[in-house]
Amino acid sequence: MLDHFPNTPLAQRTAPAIPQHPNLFKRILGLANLGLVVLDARKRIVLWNQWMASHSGMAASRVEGQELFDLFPELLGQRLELAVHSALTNNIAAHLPQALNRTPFPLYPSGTWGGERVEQSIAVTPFSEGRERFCLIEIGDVSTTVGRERLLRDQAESLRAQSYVDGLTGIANRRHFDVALQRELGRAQRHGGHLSLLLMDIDSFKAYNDHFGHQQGDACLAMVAEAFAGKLQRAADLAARYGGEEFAAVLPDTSAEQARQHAEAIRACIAALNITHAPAASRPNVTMSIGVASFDKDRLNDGESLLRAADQALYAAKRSGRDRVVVDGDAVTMAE
Ligand SMILES: Nc1nc2c(ncn2[C@@H]2O[C@H](COP(=O)(O)OP(=O)(O)OP(=O)(O)O)[C@@H](O)[C@H]2O)c(=O)[nH]1
Repeated sequence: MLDHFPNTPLAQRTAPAIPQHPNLFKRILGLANLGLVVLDARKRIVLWNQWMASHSGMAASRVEGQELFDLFPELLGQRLELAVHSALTNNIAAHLPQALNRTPFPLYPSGTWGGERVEQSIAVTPFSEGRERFCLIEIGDVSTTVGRERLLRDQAESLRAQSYVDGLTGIANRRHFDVALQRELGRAQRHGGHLSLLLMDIDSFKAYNDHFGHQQGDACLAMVAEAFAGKLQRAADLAARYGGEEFAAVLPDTSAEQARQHAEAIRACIAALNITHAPAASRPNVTMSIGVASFDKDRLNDGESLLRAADQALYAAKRSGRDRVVVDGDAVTMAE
């Protein structure tokens, strides 16, 4: 730190040059970029600096001599009143962090009395002068900091939301699916309820890509995702992109037979989109094969076994001709 008085003994440095500059303190108080209020022992305002005047619309001449809580009755019962009381009666200083007490004083951005109050950080400090007790209230405008914090919080929230959404299709991504499956498995294990899982794969999608190009392939994936997600009506159901051209659905409180019906409705809905497929594909239109597996407390009681069973059912649906639903445990006749 710079030493402005290198040759002055320490004891003398504390006594400022008041006689030469009688208005120095007044001027500093007028320039201070924070609110300064001094109360006497009866809570009457004895100092109200220029910052307070310009942010409250009340000149010092109007408020000095008045009891603070008569002037601002809305402060009664607030933490500020308690802090002032403790300062004047028990000599206790206090800091009121903005997070707890955001805008106690009716203060507005300079010259705009009305609208949003400035966010305030307040310190209350007792002091004595002669035999008299006073308290200093310092009020900082922390609106910019609070605004920045809010923005960062919003951005963090939006990033968090994005990290659970598949960028191409707008439905849940694999991470979201994994979290939802674990959560619902835990619930099924605790309460012994139903839980079903669908794994879906677009048929001959390589042929689609090869024929129409990757970009149109992406557009096809997005259309299929929208249609399939639209078939899941209940709020607890989760439609997700499992990876590549594979989709998945977590269906809580859904038995294997109910899941088969849902899967059949999804299969029919995709076929009914009538998206023209590549000539090399097994069908003229884009279709989807679906494997279904359901929670079973003895056999399929964790994510790995449930996914494996759904994947095997999906494989069986492919091998038995595609554009169909196979439920784990179905007897399937293979086409090849
Ligand atoms: N356009 C696009 N294609 C993708 C994406 N992810 C995976 N694919 C393609 O999907 C195709 C999957 O092909 P395969 O796994 O051979 O299976 P398939 O042609 O669908 O055949 P079956 O599953 O047996 O019906 C590959 O050509 C991948 O490149 C993607 O995000 N966008």
